[in-house]
Amino acid sequence: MTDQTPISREDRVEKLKGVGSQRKRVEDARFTQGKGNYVDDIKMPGMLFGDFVRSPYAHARVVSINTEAALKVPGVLAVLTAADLAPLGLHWMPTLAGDKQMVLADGKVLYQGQEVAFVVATDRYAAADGIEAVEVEYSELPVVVDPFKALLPDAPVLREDLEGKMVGAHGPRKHHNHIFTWEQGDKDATEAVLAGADVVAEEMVYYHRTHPCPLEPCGCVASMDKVNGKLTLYGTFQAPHAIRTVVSLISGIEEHNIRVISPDIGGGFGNKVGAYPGYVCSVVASIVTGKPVKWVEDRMDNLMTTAFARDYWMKGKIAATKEGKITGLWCHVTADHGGFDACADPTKFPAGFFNICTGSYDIPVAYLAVDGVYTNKAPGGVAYRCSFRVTEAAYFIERMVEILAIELGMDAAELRRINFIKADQFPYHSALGWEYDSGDYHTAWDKALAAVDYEGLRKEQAERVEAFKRGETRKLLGIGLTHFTEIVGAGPVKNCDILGLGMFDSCEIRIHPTGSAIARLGTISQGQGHATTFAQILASEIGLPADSITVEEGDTDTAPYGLGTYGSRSTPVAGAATAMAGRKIRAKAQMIAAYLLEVHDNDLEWDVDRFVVKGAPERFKTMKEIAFASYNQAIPGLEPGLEAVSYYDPPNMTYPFGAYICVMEIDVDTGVHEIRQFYALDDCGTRINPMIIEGQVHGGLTEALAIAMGQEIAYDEMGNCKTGTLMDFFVPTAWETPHYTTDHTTTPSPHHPIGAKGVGESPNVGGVPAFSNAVHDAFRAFGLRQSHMPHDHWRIWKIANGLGLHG
Ligand code: PCD
Ligand SMILES: [Cu+]
Repeated sequence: MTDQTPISREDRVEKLKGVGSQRKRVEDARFTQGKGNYVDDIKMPGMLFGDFVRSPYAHARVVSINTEAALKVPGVLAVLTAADLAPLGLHWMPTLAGDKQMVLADGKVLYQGQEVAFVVATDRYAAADGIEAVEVEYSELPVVVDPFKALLPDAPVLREDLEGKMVGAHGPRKHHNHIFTWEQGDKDATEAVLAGADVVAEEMVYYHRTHPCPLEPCGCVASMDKVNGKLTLYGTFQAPHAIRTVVSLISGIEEHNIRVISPDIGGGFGNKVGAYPGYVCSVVASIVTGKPVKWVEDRMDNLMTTAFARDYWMKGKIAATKEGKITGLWCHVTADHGGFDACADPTKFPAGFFNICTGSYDIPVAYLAVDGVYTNKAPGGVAYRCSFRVTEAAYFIERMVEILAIELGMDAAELRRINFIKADQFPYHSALGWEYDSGDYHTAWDKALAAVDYEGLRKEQAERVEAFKRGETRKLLGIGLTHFTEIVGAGPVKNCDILGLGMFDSCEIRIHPTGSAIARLGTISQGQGHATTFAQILASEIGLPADSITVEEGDTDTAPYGLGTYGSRSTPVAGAATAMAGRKIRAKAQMIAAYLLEVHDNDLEWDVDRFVVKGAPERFKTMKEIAFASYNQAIPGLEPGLEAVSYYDPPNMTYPFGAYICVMEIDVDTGVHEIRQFYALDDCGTRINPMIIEGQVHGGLTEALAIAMGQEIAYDEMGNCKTGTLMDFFVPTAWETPHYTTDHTTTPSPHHPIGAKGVGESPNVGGVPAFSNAVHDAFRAFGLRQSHMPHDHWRIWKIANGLGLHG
């Protein structure tokens, strides 16, 4: 087996399609040809379909459930209620946040759409008929949808199961609807700074409730093989291993007898991290009927009941000198969690990494307190391109800085520049407890401002305001600035776990004799393109072409244990594991090469795809040759084969950052906006695949546009969800989506083996404040300070009206 083709070094690098290559996504062939394999594509012999009777009320007692008529509907085989699950101890399940959640209504319901009974039938249509026939008698209870009202002394008790329990999963509870208080930073020092400051800007910043609304809703297929005692569970899981562990813990089925498979997933966006009642009910139904049972939500189920995002009321105070140097930050958050605390934050972080809210600025002291509150809304709160509340934090600080600029009468770009953490301050210790690994904010900022001709824009804006005042135009110009700092890559096991599972991740590599390979990871792609990018990391590490490497994820029977994909953790954690496992392979390959070339290990050096004898470039062994040799003529006494596994516990998070600028025209009379320009500079350290990064940024920015400019999960006073369909819930199409200009700087992470940071979340984290700041900035000259998102046409019109701009 020889491979001596004398091609140039550049050709060899090119052939690998390693880190930095614009490799086309290997996944796309099957996705663009309709050959994906999603949960709903899974069909098994005799498979049944389960669906839920859901509560029409947001808060009610369940007086009785009569299933008799439903059981007579043709095709209906069983109807499960809490009473059926109770003897098995499965009528409640643990949430990833240390709370517990009803699987099926146990005596009462806490939000509209809550699961009340599970109808199992021969197909989806029979199940729907069965649902119609289940008779549920409810007795309505007073509803609370406002988290502030939920904390009033006489507010109705939502969680009767917790009555009298004044200590929860995250410490003391102050009120029957209170979940936790989470405090960070130095309260006294911060209050002292505020009291003595030249200027203090104070504001309530609300990040509304929204929903990631992935193309494919959540679903699963459970198949219990009673003969072998094996449960197979296919599902839209962003964390298949964690789901396996949870299913084992709550069902008592031993973990080796459970196989969880995440097939192709049609977008996750954090919506598919947690565990849903549908999973538990499908498993129970499969055990009861002895048949495979499928459950797949419809669009309304997904929007109304699964993991929403945000709903954070953030009260802020920011102090500064007259010259604009920020001296302190104070923040209190009232966090609306809905009926159950079903976030997916690491145990020690009940508000995720919200304590990144000092942002990109060198703020000497800060204090943060978050109060979690129960209301009559759907649970979740983990989702939407940031499972860990970083988007909320970035929105908060980027609004506070804008408001401070107004207060100081300063230019907001300049105010940021004065306060940025400087390049030589990294690793930087923030006042709220993080160690930022690396950054160069001034360089990024200057590049961004130059790219859009910031000064020119400000001049144009000033002229526009004058023209408006003279009655020559009805359009205003807004310049939305944002400099965000993300925190991704959860995370170091020393402070990050979910349900006691440390948040490491893993990669296992097996090299085949002919020089191709399979790598299996503990993460799972939902569209991000892991099969493309992780093969690139490996190609650069082990010198086999990416095209010769299969990347497989999502099957717990084959993949090594990992915590899954959310919080942009795959590249920082599993990507690092991939590089480390690759290095183990290379170390063994070096020994084999030395043996074959009859030199000492240290006499070899690595060159792209081969080991070369130092000073004798004509003597080398390619990785392909070494792979084959490892299966037959490896060193005597050394194990044959070429395999490695790495469980990677990152020493720190990674801190990607970016500078975004949105230029927006606003028609004062209609509230209609038009995005004239959107410039996005991202720094995610070493870039694995620039084309994938650009796609991630486009997608994330479009989701940011949706959130900032129209998307909302809204409730009326009765707790009715007013936006449960795509008629009411805004999802941007190509028509609303502007052209984006993407750019980058590269500041590698010093601790990640290849210097990469995450990027998937960044465009949403930075995009939302950029859009929102543009709206606010357009009206700054007319006295607007703060206005809540989403900035749909109606709300923009109302701003203009409120400022007296309609004459
Ligand atoms: N430096 C760098 C970084 C990165 N990258 C790439 O990019 C991507 C991404 O990554 P990241 O950042 O690491 O992330 P991940 O982990 O993988 O993922 C996650 C994310 O991702 C994003 N994106 C996306 N896309 C798609 N298509 N789909 C989806 O679903 C999604 N989701 C979203 C979300 S929401 Mo959460 O869950 O809320 O937390 S979080 C999230 C991949 O492929 C990678 O590899 C590169 O290349 N380079
Ligand atoms: Cu995040």
